[in-house]
Amino acid sequence: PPYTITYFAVRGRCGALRIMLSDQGQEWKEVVVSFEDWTKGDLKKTCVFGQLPKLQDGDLVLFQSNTFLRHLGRKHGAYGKNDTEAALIDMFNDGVEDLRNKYVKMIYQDYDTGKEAYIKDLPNHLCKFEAVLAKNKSGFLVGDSISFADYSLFEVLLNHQVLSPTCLDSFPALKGFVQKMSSRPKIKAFLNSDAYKNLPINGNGKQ
Ligand SMILES: N[C@@H](CCC(=O)N[C@@H](CS(=O)(=O)O)C(=O)NCC(=O)O)C(=O)O
Repeated sequence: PPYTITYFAVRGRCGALRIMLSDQGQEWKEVVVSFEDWTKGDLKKTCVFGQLPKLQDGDLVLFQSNTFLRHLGRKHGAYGKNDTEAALIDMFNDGVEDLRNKYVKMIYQDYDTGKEAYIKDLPNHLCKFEAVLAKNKSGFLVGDSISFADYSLFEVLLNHQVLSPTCLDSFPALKGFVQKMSSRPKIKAFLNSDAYKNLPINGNGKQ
């Protein structure tokens, strides 16, 4: 397969990517890096920003998880049907990134002391995506077909349902979106795979 993901043994910042690749019928190779090997520093020196994940697409070597999504969006027709839709897809993906960064900060920096407050504040962020999905009859964030931003929102919602299983209960559009995405045959199969289930969401074992 043309795609190779190099990353730690976590879903982390490749969660949405793997769901998107699966749904788009793509296969890929995984190169799993142990934290022990990573600390030796040799691989880190070869990474443009000194970090993983890395995505190879043939001879193209990319870093930055959202760059992967945009690249695949362009290649597989999941970036809107014109520049206007593409701009809106970028906007919502950036909004998902804001939520993801809040989640990652809580998970890695103040899970024990900050989890409850994070969950309490969560509706203030989820309501924004609820409003978007409630407005767009297609069931996707933008236009009438799936985009990379949908995969990113879907994956971040799955992670939040692990953190707080009831967090979508007062957001029917988000709940319906998760159900709709989860029932897409290739996504359903991937979410049921050992490859998916055997990876922890985050690198510190907290979820
Ligand atoms: N903006 C980058 C962030 C990548 C990043 O934070 N990588 C972490 C691992 S993870 O948080 O994505 O799991 C890393 O390489 N950490 C090791 C290091 O910085 O030496 C992206 O979106 O890909």
